[in-house]
Amino acid sequence: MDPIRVFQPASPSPKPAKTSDGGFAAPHNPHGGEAFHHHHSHADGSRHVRDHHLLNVEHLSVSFRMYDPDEPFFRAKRRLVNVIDDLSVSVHEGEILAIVGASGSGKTLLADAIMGLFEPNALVRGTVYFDGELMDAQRLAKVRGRGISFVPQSVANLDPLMKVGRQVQGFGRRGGTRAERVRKQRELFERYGLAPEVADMHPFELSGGMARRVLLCCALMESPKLIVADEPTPGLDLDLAVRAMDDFREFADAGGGVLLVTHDIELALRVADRIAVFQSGTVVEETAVASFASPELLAHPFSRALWHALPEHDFATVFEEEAIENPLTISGTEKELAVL
Ligand SMILES: Nc1ncnc2c1ncn2[C@@H]1O[C@H](COP(=O)(O)OP(=O)(O)OP(=O)(O)O)[C@@H](O)[C@H]1O
Ligand code: NI
Repeated sequence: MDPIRVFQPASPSPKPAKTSDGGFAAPHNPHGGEAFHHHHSHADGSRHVRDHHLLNVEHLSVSFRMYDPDEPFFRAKRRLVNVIDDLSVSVHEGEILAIVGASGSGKTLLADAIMGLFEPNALVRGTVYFDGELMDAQRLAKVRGRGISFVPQSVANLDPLMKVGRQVQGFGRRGGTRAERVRKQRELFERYGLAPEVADMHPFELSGGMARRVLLCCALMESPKLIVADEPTPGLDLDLAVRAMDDFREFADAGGGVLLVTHDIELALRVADRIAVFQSGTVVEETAVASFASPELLAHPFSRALWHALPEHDFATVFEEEAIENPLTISGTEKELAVL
């Protein structure tokens, strides 16, 4: 039986807390190293090892504790809102898995869960294996930046007080000398069209697209096995977005794995090996990129709607015809589970 683990932070924890050296600190761990609770003990002493996958996410569920905003606080009932529901995905060595889906469908929550970043009101269940090893919140925090690199969706993940050059260099600190890190940072800046003087700027001085490129450079500074990239391209010119995709492809071809969350299906189809179509917190279809050649090859109505929404296809009519559950709204993500 698969081990089921529950993560239940008891006190507020900032998402990616910044450290003074520009790396992300481990999240506050309210359970002093026991952030995950075993539901099952493994008396047989079985080692939790899986082969051939860099990343296995199995039966992931994420819920949030919420108060009903319409009730006065003394009567307010807490309830659980389930956002991710029994989700499983895997990334192999040498592979790019793209996650596409509507806004609010839980893509960022998946990325955050893999990175071991949890909101204080989140309740996370499920199993994550990285490189064959069963992970818990502490281990995920440990491999963050040392095995799994993260390109976060929010540029707020940059340290506002530190010059961006130093921040990027800080990400490579585990390997090489300072001079090598500086050289690599400069190479990456040049590759992504960031002028040398950008290194001396603070995040607030950057445009959105520049900040996103800096985040990308941070992830590429490291030598990870897996890159988790959450919307790495908005605000980038097409040629830079394509360059980022090419870099991911090159990284995967060298044996790495990439989990790429993106709104941009066209870009995803360009580089990914497989596409996982997300709707309302779960994968409704996982398929080879080749299936997106024609809607007949796609099994789920939402995947077909995405196909028709591609610029080279005529999307309007199909959305009307197949106006199933209006795929572009987030209704349906909030499944009320329980009144606490
Ligand atoms: N701390 C939280 N408490 C309650 N609900 C939350 C919390 N964090 C996220 N959510 C909800 O979870 C849902 C999924 O959010 P998520 O950011 O994962 O979506 P997404 O697919 O990444 O969307 P986008 O494409 O816009 O980035 C949203 O409805 C969001 O409001
Ligand atoms: Ni997101």
